[in-house]
Amino acid sequence: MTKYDNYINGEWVAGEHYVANINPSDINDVIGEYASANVVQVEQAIEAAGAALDTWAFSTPQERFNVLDFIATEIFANANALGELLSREEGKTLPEGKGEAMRAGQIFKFFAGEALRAGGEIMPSVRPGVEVEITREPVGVVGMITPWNFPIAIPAWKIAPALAYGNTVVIKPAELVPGSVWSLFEIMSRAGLPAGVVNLVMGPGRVVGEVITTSDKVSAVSFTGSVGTGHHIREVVTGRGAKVQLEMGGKNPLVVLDDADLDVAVNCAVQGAFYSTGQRCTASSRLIVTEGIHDEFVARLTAEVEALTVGHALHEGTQIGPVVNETQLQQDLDYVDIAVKEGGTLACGGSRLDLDDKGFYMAPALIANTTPDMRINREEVFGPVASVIKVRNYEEALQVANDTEFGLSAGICTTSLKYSSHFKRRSEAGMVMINLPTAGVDYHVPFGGRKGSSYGSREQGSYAREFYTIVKTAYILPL
Ligand SMILES: NC(=O)C1=CN([C@@H]2O[C@H](COP(=O)(O)OP(=O)(O)OC[C@H]3O[C@@H](n4cnc5c(N)ncnc54)[C@H](OP(=O)(O)O)[C@@H]3O)[C@@H](O)[C@H]2O)C=CC1
Ligand SMILES: O=C(O)CCC(=O)C(=O)O
Repeated sequence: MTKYDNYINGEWVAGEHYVANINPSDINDVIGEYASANVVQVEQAIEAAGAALDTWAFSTPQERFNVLDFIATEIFANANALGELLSREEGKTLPEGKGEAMRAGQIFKFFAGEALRAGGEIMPSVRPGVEVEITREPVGVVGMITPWNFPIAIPAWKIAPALAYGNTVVIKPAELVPGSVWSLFEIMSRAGLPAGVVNLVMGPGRVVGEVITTSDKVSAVSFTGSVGTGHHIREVVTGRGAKVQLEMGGKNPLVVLDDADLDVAVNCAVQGAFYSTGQRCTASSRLIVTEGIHDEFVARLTAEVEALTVGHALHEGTQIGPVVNETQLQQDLDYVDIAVKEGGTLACGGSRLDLDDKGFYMAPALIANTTPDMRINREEVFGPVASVIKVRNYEEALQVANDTEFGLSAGICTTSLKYSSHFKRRSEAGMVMINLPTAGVDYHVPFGGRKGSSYGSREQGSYAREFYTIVKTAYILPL
């Protein structure tokens, strides 16, 4: 079995022990054994990132561009292999895996350009003859803790801006999916980066993640994952006065109004709720439907969901891959049970599927006749499970859509300019989609939520600069 090491200070470093990376589509398929870093190794990675900071922070925009552009080009050249590995370790379908690999390449391309565009401002002073210059400097060593559901895109949208703005990096990917980040590091190891600028430390969150979170040599931590872990990280990192950025859960509403184009609405619901096995923080988990279209919408959606092909992520024709692991599958099944016990009606799916391949398969579940106070409508499930809430009119739909502790993405299907414009302004979400699925975002614009979904400044696009830089104001009296 091939062993994959950590990358610390420009060297591949053996782990204290190795953990098997298992394919959720077929648990007999072991992808490889990935090194688990110990505490000392994580500290060494942080030291190396600190030592490399001066070199990288003062590198030229051209040097940063060259590195980021090289990484992007290599990702594009290897997108098929990267996509296949991603689908094999995470379970999203092959087109989704390849699409995510391409997205990582596009992110690096975008930030290659950003490295050249990162300028400052000159302002006149209120004092005669004085000039004020406002520039942005790198924040320092950035620690990154990433989840399993986007094994290459999320690391890419944290690493690429960090490098573009002159920071150094220590990243810990989710233990469930180390392969995609390892392959990204294989590319980065050939990109001409000085030793120590990027460091990969794989292993469990409670060991590796804790060292990154608590180290006073890490100036900023960017995290994506669950609400509980996010809050813990926020407390520790803000407690020691460092910067923190969190992307956490969602309970994203998709509102369907009577005047919606039914084909568009059903397609938005299928894609938003069930593609990528529903394992997206932007998934449309609450379908809020006005009474005039409700029955037809539920009937059409049920038929579409029942027709979805669930299977091995790498097999042609699969539309819904497996759930990522046994624990997550059990959580998804438990939520279906809870919803039914609380009075919901199971319109389709909701059970474990025993396919020829031994994986974590589940029939996508649609639960009708739910009410906003049920647990299924308040807690993030993170699987192929969506619920329907019937409402009287637009006003009630908007109120129910906003009635959540989360605020990541929100969608509306309507042909009315009046309602779509009103929803766009009044939705308490960071991202609003009109006649589009709540999931699936562009790579060059800000990404993030409100309320309990996010903390700190936005990720992605040029808005990422806010997190990865510190502002310096210089006053100059030319003599
Ligand atoms: N918003 C999103 O995109 C995501 C949301 N989730 C939600 O979270 C639920 C649980 O998923 P799970 O994978 O356990 O999410 P976690 O929040 O536990 O994991 C996210 C990352 O944090 C790491 N981590 C865990 N504990 C700590 C810690 N004490 N200190 C620092 N880092 C830590 C994990 O490491 P490791 O797992 O390797 O131990 C992983 O790299 C899902 O059901 C879903 O609801 C999950 C993934 C993504
Ligand atoms: O919907 C998307 O494209 C991104 C979703 C995401 O970032 C997540 O689920 O963590």
